[in-house]
Formats: sequence, C-alpha cells, structure tokens
Amino acid sequence: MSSSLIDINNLEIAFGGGSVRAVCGVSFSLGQEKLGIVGESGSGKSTVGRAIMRLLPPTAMVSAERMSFRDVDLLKVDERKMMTIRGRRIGLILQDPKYSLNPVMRVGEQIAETYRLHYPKASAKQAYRQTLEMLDAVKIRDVESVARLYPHEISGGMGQRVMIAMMLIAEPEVLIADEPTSALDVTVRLEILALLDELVARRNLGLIFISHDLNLVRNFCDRVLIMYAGRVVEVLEARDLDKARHPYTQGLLASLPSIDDPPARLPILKRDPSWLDSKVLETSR
Ligand SMILES: Nc1ncnc2c1ncn2[C@@H]1O[C@H](COP(=O)(O)OP(=O)(O)OP(=O)(O)O)[C@@H](O)[C@H]1O
Repeated sequence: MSSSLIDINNLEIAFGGGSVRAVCGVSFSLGQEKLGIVGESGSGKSTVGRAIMRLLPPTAMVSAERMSFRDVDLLKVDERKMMTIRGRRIGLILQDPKYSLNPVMRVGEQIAETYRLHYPKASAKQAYRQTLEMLDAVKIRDVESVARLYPHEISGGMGQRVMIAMMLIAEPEVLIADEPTSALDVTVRLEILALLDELVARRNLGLIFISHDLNLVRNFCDRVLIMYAGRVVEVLEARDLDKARHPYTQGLLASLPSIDDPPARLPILKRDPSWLDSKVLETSR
C-alpha cells in the first residue's frame, strides 16, 4: 500500500453526456501536506474535490486509472461505505458557512448534534462538554456564550471556525477546503489560515486547498498544482513558484499586482491552444 492519503491517476470527468470535459487526465497524490490547487474559474478545481468526496451529480461521467483514499477505491466504493468516509475520514470546508449551518438552531446545539451523530453513546452532558472543547480548539473565546448564539448572530470568520470545529469532531485524516476564506476580509482570512495550518500540523492531516488566489496559496501551501482548462499544467513546491516553467503559471505570476512596484498596466494573460496537449511540468520533490 502506498503512503499517500489520496492517489489519483488519469482522472477524467465530463458533463452533458460528454460534451463538457471538466477534468482531463488529472493525476496527483496527497501526503500529510498542504496541497494547493489553483486555477481560474471553470478550470475544474472544485470538480476534482467533489469527485474525491463522491459528491458529483449522477450525470457526471467519471473515470480514472486510479482514485483512492488510503486503501479505499473511490471509483468502486458503494454509498453505504462512502457514508463512513465522507465527513468522517475526509472533511469538507466550503466558502460560506451561512449555507451550511442550520439557521434556526443554536451553534452549540448543532455541534453537539454532530458529536452525538459520531458518538451515539455519548450523553447530552458529554456532547455539551465536547462542544465547548471543540469551540476552544478553534480558538473561540467565551465559548459558552458563543454556543448559545444563532448562526445569524455570528460573523463570517466565526461561522467558518464553527464549521471547522464541527468537521474536526470526526477526527478526519484529509481535509478538502474549497475557497474557505474567499468570503472573509483580509485579517480574518489570515486568522483562519493560521488555524488551519496549526490543525493540519498538530493532527498530521492532508489538506487539499482549492483556490483561485495564487498569492495566498504560495504563502500557505507546501505544494501547488496549477490547473488550466481541466488539466494540471504544472506542479511545484510552493517555495519554487518563481521557477515556474509553464507559460500559464508564469502569466498568473506576472498578473499579480505588486504593492512595492506597481506596474502602469497589468499584463493580459495570453492563452495558447497547445497548452491543452502539453505535458505536466513537474519539479521533483
Ligand atoms: N453539475 C454540472 N453540470 C454541468 N457542468 C458542470 C457541472 N459542474 C461543473 N461543471 C462544469 O465543469 C467545469 C469545471 O467547473 P468547476 O466548478 O470544477 O471549476 P472551478 O475551477 O472550481 O471554478 P470556480 O472557481 O468558479 O468554482 C466548468 O466548465 C463547469 O461549468
């Protein structure tokens, strides 16, 4: 068995009876690391994440030479077994906690309910104690007061902390975070990133961090996968991004605005049809 948490080889995903090729020949593996997947809107990042969680609609046509989590074949596993993996061994964090929290239930009750779902033998008192502990683990102060609030009474950053707390209850091995900080302002974003960073390190998790923000990913992740039109065009250690060889990655880097040296005009990203057939450029680890 390989030491990877997730192993994907030649993943193809199409919609519309094959007319929309959303993901074409994507291969990568994830260890206990922070792997960023970066690309523009529509490049297929979220589709890859949802395929791993087996959350694509039935109309999606999915094939791969391999798509596994540990020793589980994600191409063949049935829905019953998948329910023991999804949200338990692989956690998902989405952009906006507003849509994931129940608006008419207090935050603490929602966490306690999740706890009792995972640990059905736990008493109400135990679940409440764990709820406060989870809120504390995601660095919320005055946990008892926060537990009594409704989702509309908490800020976006606090909502994201609550979602992370709920997801940690099951002690997952892999986290997939799809634009988890895009709805947050800059300071709160940094706090949530620091929290994720600490949790990944302390719990030895593997993190797939999906984002359109190359600057953020280069500072936060260990390794970066650049996607263009459903394909992985380049894989790099985050610290080596300046050595990117693919013209698309180079174009993305050149279009990042700089505070120190603002260009008079940001360059327009040029695209080349030959990129659709080019080999993945990979810097060896
Ligand atoms: N359920 C679906 N039915 C049809 N096409 C879909 C479906 N889901 C995704 N697609 C198509 O697959 C392609 C990839 O979409 P995806 O959402 O993965 O891109 P993305 O890189 O995550 O973009 P964004 O950053 O905007 O979320 C797009 O062309 C999209 O329109």
